[in-house]
Amino acid sequence: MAIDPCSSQTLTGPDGAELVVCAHGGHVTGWTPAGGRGRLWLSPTAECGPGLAIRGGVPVIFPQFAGRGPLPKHGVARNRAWAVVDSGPGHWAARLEDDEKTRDIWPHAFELVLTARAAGQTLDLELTARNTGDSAWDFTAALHSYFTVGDSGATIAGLGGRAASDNADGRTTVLDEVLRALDTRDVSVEGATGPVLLDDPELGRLTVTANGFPDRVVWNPGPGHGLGDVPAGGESGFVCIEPALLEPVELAPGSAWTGTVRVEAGIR
Ligand SMILES: O=P(O)(O)OC[C@H]1O[C@H](O)[C@H](O)[C@@H](O)[C@@H]1O
Repeated sequence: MAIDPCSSQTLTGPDGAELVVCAHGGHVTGWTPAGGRGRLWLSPTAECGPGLAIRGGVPVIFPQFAGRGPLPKHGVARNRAWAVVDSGPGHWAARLEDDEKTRDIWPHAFELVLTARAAGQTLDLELTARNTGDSAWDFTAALHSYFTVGDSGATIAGLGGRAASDNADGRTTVLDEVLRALDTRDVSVEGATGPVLLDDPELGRLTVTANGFPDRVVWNPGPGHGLGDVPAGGESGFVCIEPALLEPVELAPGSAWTGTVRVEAGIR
């Protein structure tokens, strides 16, 4: 029997930590730490299906971040069906390989594997990209995480003093020590490898750390966003803190790259 790639599945670990996953896009659409509240935002009007990208959760961005290249925005991975290769209490993995349709867009052989694990207060994500072809290619990537914001006073720390370039107009500013999470913002911060803290008076702290993703993108579209799959006012329910690899990395035939992200709830 064919499995509907858009039916999401809830995988609860032995301690009650919960992952919600969807094979479409290799997408983690929900995460609840043990005994806590949901911390990934999913649009109530999210759409799922061939060619569509789910709004919310953790879209997998590969092999091109946003419009930084000739490919469709954010690449080829987020809007097609992946194969589930592992699924159990609190853990999940999915794989995407090139096929005729991806090669029409991006003429390369690849394998992507996304693994996700929720345990205790922690969500661990790992993305591996492998060159399964016989010529080198380069790529950029991100785990485009949408975090729930429960209070308009939520703030982001950990990027203070860093140069941030505006993704719309390229202008560079230096970030304040503490940013308001719900301010309209779309910036890339390169070489920001330290922890980023989302402090929410309602939901508590999230600490985002990553390896292999040297950059961070912070995005909130703000009111008047015009996004068809975010209801009016929906932008005040989330902020994206996106561990990213923005400078292209070349993969030789047979070689692989792995990036990991850890999100931890609670005070550190
Ligand atoms: O609307 P999407 O294609 O999902 O993109 C959503 C957003 O992704 C990233 O955060 C980019 O920096 C933004 O410029 C973009 O608007």
